[in-house]
Amino acid sequence: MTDAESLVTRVRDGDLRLHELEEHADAETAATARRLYVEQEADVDLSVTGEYALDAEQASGSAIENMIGATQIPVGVAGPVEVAGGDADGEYLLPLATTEGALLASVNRGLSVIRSAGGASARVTKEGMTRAPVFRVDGVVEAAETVEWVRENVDALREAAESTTSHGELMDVTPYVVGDSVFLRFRYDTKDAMGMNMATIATEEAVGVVEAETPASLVALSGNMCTDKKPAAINAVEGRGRSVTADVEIPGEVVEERLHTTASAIAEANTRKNLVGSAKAGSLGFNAQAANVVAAAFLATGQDEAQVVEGANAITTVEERDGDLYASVSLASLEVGTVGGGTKLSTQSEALEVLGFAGGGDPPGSNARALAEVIAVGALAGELSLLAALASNHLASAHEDLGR
Ligand SMILES: CC(C)(COP(=O)([O-])OP(=O)([O-])OC[C@H]1O[C@@H](n2cnc3c(N)ncnc32)[C@H](O)[C@@H]1OP(=O)([O-])[O-])[C@@H](O)C(=O)NCCC(=O)NCCSC(=O)C[C@@](C)(O)CC(=O)[O-]
Ligand SMILES: NC(=O)C1=CN([C@@H]2O[C@H](COP(=O)(O)OP(=O)(O)OC[C@H]3O[C@@H](n4cnc5c(N)ncnc54)[C@H](OP(=O)(O)O)[C@@H]3O)[C@@H](O)[C@H]2O)C=CC1
Repeated sequence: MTDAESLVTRVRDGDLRLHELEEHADAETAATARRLYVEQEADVDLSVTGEYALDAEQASGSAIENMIGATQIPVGVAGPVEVAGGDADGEYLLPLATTEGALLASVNRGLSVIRSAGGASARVTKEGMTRAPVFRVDGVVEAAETVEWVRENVDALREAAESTTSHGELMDVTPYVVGDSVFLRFRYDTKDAMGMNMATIATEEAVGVVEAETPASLVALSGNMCTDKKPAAINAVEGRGRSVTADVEIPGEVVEERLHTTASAIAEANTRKNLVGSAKAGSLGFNAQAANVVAAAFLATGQDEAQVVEGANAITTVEERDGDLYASVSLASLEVGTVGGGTKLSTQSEALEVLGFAGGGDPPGSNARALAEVIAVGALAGELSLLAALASNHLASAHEDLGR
């Protein structure tokens, strides 16, 4: 009997729980045992799930529990494209992981058009990761007392919060009152980390000070005004993570030759679809497919995939300028990091190396901002290519050819 088989026997005997195997074997053996157990329980063959190259020890230590193997998503590359950013500066290849045929081709076409136009500009215009606990008070009088204390004592909150991190910096605390609930939206400069663990741990420390000095009692460390992983107007308006914009001006002849349509047809498609259509639908995303590029870049580079919800909070603008095409995409809340979370895993870290942004930047924060800028240019490429396909009525045929 192998080690893995004997672990399965102990699980079946009730001697061990399925999530306790790492306490009795190395992570790879534990994953093998669990896979064996699931194969027997569900009467399936998981041999491909069991073929993976990542380090099980590293993955099960920080990225997954009850690991049985790895799901593989094909990864491709789009570009190169020239990006003139605040932090990104040069020619980049963008790794994208997806199962949607035609997506990579579309982004690749958009990037090649941007390249023919001399590249895109991009800037992070605001940054800060937020965590907003909710407190209970008796009523409006205590709520006002709490808000006033917070406004006058941000330095005390900063001292407490920053005692938990050597990188994070508390930028501000914004109070919101609803009846007998007080929300405090803490915003941090998290440097090269996406920062959700960092902000949560720091905020817990600051909450202790709030509870000691005011009548407020903590109800929940996250009160949903953060807002993490839910569609929310506060992120679209105030930003979260990195607020980033990319734009480009493309000569009319390049539009006609490479995108098979005209600047005015793309501008009209953008206005009627992305602006009027999105307004009529009550959408938070005034764009065509920002989520596609954000999700594929997130999967490739080890970002938290659930934060595609905020990443899709984007507005695309297009206008004709004397026959040429001006286009921009502004992503209000792109939550990315180059350290921490899934960025450590081997394939994800390799993808960051392709971009040249793996690990901490010099100065700290510059790698994460550069990643945001390149993803924004990728999103701009996806917008241009899809809008052009719609304007020239090529969407259905493209997906017939590449996506089925
Ligand atoms: C499919 C294309 C690109 C063809 O476009 P085309 O212009 O006929 O292609 P082409 O063969 O002339 O090649 C042009 C360039 O496209 C790229 N390209 C071309 N083929 C490949 C390939 N196999 N692999 C990699 N790159 C490829 C490549 O950059 C190439 O340049 P080159 O390097 O040859 O000089 C175009 O028709 C297109 O982009 N269509 C739009 C498809 C799209 O955007 N799909 C996204 C998903 S739609 C969705 O999920 C969201 C939606 C639609 O529901 C949202 C909404 O409601 O709006
Ligand atoms: N806790 C929660 O509520 C939530 C957690 N998550 C998960 O949180 C994880 C991401 O959290 P995050 O805080 O980014 O990552 P980690 O928890 O992995 O922490 C990253 C740490 O890296 C250290 N670090 C080293 N170099 C740098 C640098 N140059 N810039 C910034 N930090 C650096 C910092 O340590 P130090 O602070 O000591 O300086 C930082 O706290 C993901 O796995 C995500 O899925 C997602 C949503 C909610």
